[in-house]
Parts: sequence; structure tokens; C-alpha cells
Amino acid sequence: MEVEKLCVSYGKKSVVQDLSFCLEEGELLGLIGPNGAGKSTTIRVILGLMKKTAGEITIKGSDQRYGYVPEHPILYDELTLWEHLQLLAATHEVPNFEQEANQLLERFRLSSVRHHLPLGFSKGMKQKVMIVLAFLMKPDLYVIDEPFIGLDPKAIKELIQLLHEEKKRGAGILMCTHVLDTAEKICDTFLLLDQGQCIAQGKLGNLRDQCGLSDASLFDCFDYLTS
Ligand SMILES: Nc1ncnc2c1ncn2[C@@H]1O[C@H](COP(=O)(O)OP(=O)(O)OP(=O)(O)O)[C@@H](O)[C@H]1O
Repeated sequence: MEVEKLCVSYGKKSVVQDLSFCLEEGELLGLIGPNGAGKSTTIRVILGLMKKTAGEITIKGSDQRYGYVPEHPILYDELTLWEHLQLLAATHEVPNFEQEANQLLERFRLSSVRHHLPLGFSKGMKQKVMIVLAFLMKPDLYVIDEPFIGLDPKAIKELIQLLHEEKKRGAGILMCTHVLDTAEKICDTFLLLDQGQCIAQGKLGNLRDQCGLSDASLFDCFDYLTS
């Protein structure tokens, strides 16, 4: 995915200015920044949920689908968990989805509630359903917004493992998060947004160079660059 000089406004208020970045195959890019920096807005525009004011977003390759894990789970009250998976498989042409779906449900400890309505699910269970739905499709591009919030440690471990597997398969992953210690461990590159502008991007080493702090953690770089 290539984003070039992206600008986004809410009415007259400009919230993203001249944002450019690339997401390569097999790359996990961490989109980080303070509250209100413009991360979710950027994601909404990439997903086509909001219009941009200017700029270009190009998704290369034949697979134009994306796996989206939103910050807040969005599920149908009247469909069971399994019916959600069936619906996604039918609308996104996922062939022989049953085996993959069963494995994902097992990994996220959701097998026993597969025929239940998500109305009675906890916040973390709903979040896990959104993850299973996104990963069932096996798209070339993932857009993931704050996936770790509300997940139990076992589910966090499974999600990190899944991210590794999908990277290995060649998928590009854009992940917005405030959980910097995990991001530091699993992301290949970072894009630090502040007040709608990119103030640093690249590998942790690039961020460290920009701060002049050779052993700094991602948190230290974030703190220094946004102060
Ligand atoms: N619906 C809206 N109408 C007007 N302004 C909005 C709207 N949604 C967000 N904004 C503004 O756009 C800016 C960027 O918000 P955005 O939600 O993209 O930030 P964020 O980086 O995702 O923040 P957070 O880390 O808190 O989730 C903020 O100044 C916010 O007040």
C-alpha cells in the first residue's frame, strides 16, 4: 500500500496533513501517536469509510480485500458466531472455510460458544471474534486498530503468533496501538503521528537516531519526539 500526501479534514478542521508512507509485503507497520494525533482518521480513510481532502492511496496487487479489526467490535445481534463466519466466507469468497474457522476458534478459545449469539459475549470475546473474522479471509492487507485492549494474555500471545504467520505469508499489516512495549517487540517499522503530521518513521533505529538516544526504547523515543 502506498499513501501519498494524504490530507483529511473534519469540516474546516485539518486533522491529517501531507501524510506519506509505504507498507510493503510482509511488513508490520506500527501506527503510533498521542491521543487525537489522527491515527483512527487515517485508518478510516484507508478503509474508505471517510473521504480524504487530498492525496492518493494505492493498494497494489490483485487482492483488494483487507482484514479489518476495528477498535470497537461490530457484530450482528441476530447471528450466532458461526453464522458470522459463514456470512463472511460467503461474501468474501473464502473457499472451504470450515477447517480454518475451526482452528481459529480453537486458538482463541471460542469453540464452545460457536453457536451462541454474541449479545452475551464479554468485550474480550467480541474482540476475539473480530480477530477471527479478519484472519479467516487471509487477505494481503490487514488494518488493525488497537487489537490488544481487552484481550487476555493467552489471546494476546495467539494474536502475536498469527501476525507473525501472516507476515511470513507476505501480508502487509498496518496496526495502530498505544501498547508500545508490545509494538516494539513485533513491529518492523513505525510511523509516529502527532497533530496530524508524521514526525518520525522507519525502524526503531531510525527513531533512535532522530532522538540521538542510541539505546532508547520505543516508549522513550515516543516521549522524546512528542514532547
Ligand atoms: N467525528 C469527528 N468530528 C470532528 N473531529 C473529529 C472527529 N473524530 C475525530 N476528530 C478529531 O480529529 C483529530 C484526530 O482524531 P483521531 O480519532 O483520528 O485520533 P487518534 O490518533 O486515533 O486518537 P486516539 O489515540 O485517542 O484514538 C482529533 O483532533 C479529533 O478531535
